[in-house]
Amino acid sequence: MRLQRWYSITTKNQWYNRQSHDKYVKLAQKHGYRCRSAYKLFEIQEKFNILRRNDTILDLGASPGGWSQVASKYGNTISVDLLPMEPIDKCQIVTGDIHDEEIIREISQHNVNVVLSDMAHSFTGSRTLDVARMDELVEFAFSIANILLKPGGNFVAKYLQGSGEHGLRSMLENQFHSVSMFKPKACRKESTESYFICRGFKPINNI
Ligand SMILES: C[S@@+](CC[C@H](N)C(=O)[O-])C[C@H]1O[C@@H](n2cnc3c(N)ncnc32)[C@H](O)[C@@H]1O
Repeated sequence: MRLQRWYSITTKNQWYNRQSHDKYVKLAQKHGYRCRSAYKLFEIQEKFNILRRNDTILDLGASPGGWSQVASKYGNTISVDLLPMEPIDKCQIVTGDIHDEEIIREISQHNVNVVLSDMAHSFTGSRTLDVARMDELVEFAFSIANILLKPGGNFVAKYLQGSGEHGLRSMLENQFHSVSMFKPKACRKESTESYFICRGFKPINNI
């Protein structure tokens, strides 16, 4: 019990220490973004220009809302997450699991230009399980994109490096003009997260 308490104090201290020295945490606080991950989307946007003025954007795994804050600068955004989220201007917030039929029905009313997925589960500690769950989220986000994206639309999805990314990439290449894999500098160095950046949706084999 004492050891557990010591461990949780140590990890909390490490967390505070890391947060207070992190360049992107400081930038987010300074510029009013809810979390440092907003800077991942800024980097993706700067390099790949996936968001355009007046786009309709679906943001999956949106809470606490950093990506939605960035996306809603371009156009109306539908933000879905298991967790609740504080309101954002030009953002429709949908709270629930993306696998839930009611949630799918609600978001299916929209035809969108861009689907973003920064969805991630809490890590379990088992690399095999974490990778499998993450791959499933990428595939599920892609199946949603396949239904809702307008021709020519763009799709961004987080995946874990060292997973089934090459299989996932082949699947995506069938339906987009270009697919890149990109790890923004704002991702933590020790993290294996990275992003598929898929541009130019070709709605051929609708699934
Ligand atoms: C890394 S956070 C997203 C951070 C967000 N992009 C931002 O900038 O604030 C990952 C999110 O994915 C959400 N998530 C995971 N599985 C989900 C699911 N099945 N349906 C909806 N959201 C999910 C989690 O609740 C979590 O808030």
